[in-house]
Amino acid sequence: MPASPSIALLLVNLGTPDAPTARAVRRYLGEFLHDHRVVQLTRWLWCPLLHFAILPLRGPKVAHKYAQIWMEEGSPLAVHTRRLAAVVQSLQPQWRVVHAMRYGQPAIATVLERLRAEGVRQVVVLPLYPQYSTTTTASVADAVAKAGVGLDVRMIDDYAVDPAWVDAVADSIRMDRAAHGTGRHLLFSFHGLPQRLADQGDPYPQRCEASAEAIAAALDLPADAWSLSYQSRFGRERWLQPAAAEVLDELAARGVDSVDVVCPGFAVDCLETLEEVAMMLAARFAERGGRLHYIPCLNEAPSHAQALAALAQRRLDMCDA
Ligand SMILES: C=CC1=C(C)c2cc3[nH]c(cc4nc(cc5[nH]c(cc1n2)c(C)c5CCC(=O)O)C(CCC(=O)O)=C4C)c(C)c3C=C
Ligand SMILES: [Fe+2]
Ligand SMILES: [Fe+2]
Repeated sequence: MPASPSIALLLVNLGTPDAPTARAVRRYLGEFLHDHRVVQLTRWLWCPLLHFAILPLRGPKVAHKYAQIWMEEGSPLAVHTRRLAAVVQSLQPQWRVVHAMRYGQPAIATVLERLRAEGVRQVVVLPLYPQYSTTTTASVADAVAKAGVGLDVRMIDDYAVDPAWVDAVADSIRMDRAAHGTGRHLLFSFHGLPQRLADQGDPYPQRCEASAEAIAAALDLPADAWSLSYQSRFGRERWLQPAAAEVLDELAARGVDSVDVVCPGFAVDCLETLEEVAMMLAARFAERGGRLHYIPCLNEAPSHAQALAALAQRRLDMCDA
C-alpha cells in the first residue's frame, strides 16, 4: 500500500449486532428499523410499536438465532465482510480498501472521516448488495451523501448481471456441486421486500430475476432445473412471492427429494442464510422427506474479491473518461 493513497474503495454491508445478546440485537434492530428507507410508516404509529412490542419481543428471540451461527471472531456478516475487504486490499495495494456498516459499527460516517483525515480524495462506494433496492443501496447512498462532504464519491448501485460476479457465483455452484453432488433442483433464494415497494417502482425483484437468469444461463441449466424465491419476511403485509418455504413445500410435494439452495442476493453469509436457509428451511424440507443442501455465499473467495475490484476499477475509469 502506498504511504497515503488518494483513492479508497469502501465496501458497505448492512450491519449486524456486536454480540449475540438481546441487548445488542435491540440496539442494532433499533437503528435499522428507524431507517425511513426500510420502514415507511409514520413515526407516531411506528415508534410505539417498535419500542414497546417489536424490540422487546424480537431482541431475545433473534439473539438466540445469532447465538447458533456466531463465529469465534464475531457475527458471520461482520467477519466475512472484514475478510473480504482484506482480500480486495491485497489485490489493489494502490488503493485504501475499507469496510463500513450501514447500521452499527464501523459506521459509514466514522470511516469516511478517517479516510478524509488520511488524505483520501476519491471514494468508490460499493454497497454489498448485488441487486439494487431503495431499502438497501439507496439507504447507503443517503448515509454517504450525509457524511461524504468534500470527498469525490462514486457509487456502484447494482452489479446484478456483472459478468465477473455472475461467473464467480456460477463457479462456486459448480465447485460446490462437484464436491457435494448435484441436487435435483437449484433454488435461488433472495431476501424479500414488501410487495408495496415493488409496486411503487423499486426495481429489486427484476434485478433478482436478472441475476438468477444470468447465473442459470452461465451454468447451462434448463428452465425446469431451477427456480427463484424470496425469504426473510418481516411484518404482516404481503412480501414478494413466491416464498422460499412454499417453493420448497411444492418441490417436496412433487417428489423432488434433493434441492441445492444458493443465495446470490447476499454477498456474505449471515443470519438469513446460515440460520434461516441452512438450518430452518433445511429442517422443514427434511420433515417432508427431502435433503436441502445450502451452497455458501461467495464470502472472501478470491473470485469475489477480483469481481468487486474490477467493478471499482471500471467505476474509476468512468470518472477519468
Ligand atoms: C421492513 C423490513 C426489512 C426490509 C425491507 C429488508 C430488506 C433487506 N434486507 C436485506 C439484507 C439483510 N437483512 C438482514 C436481516 C434483517 N432484515 C430485516 C428486515 C428487513 N430487511 C430484519 C428485521 C433483519 C434482522 C433479523 C431479524 O430480526 O429477523 C440481514 C442479516 C443481518 C445479519 O446480522 O446477519 C441481511 C444481510 C436486503 C438485501 C434487503 C432488501 C433487498
Ligand atoms: Fe423511535
Ligand atoms: Fe433484511
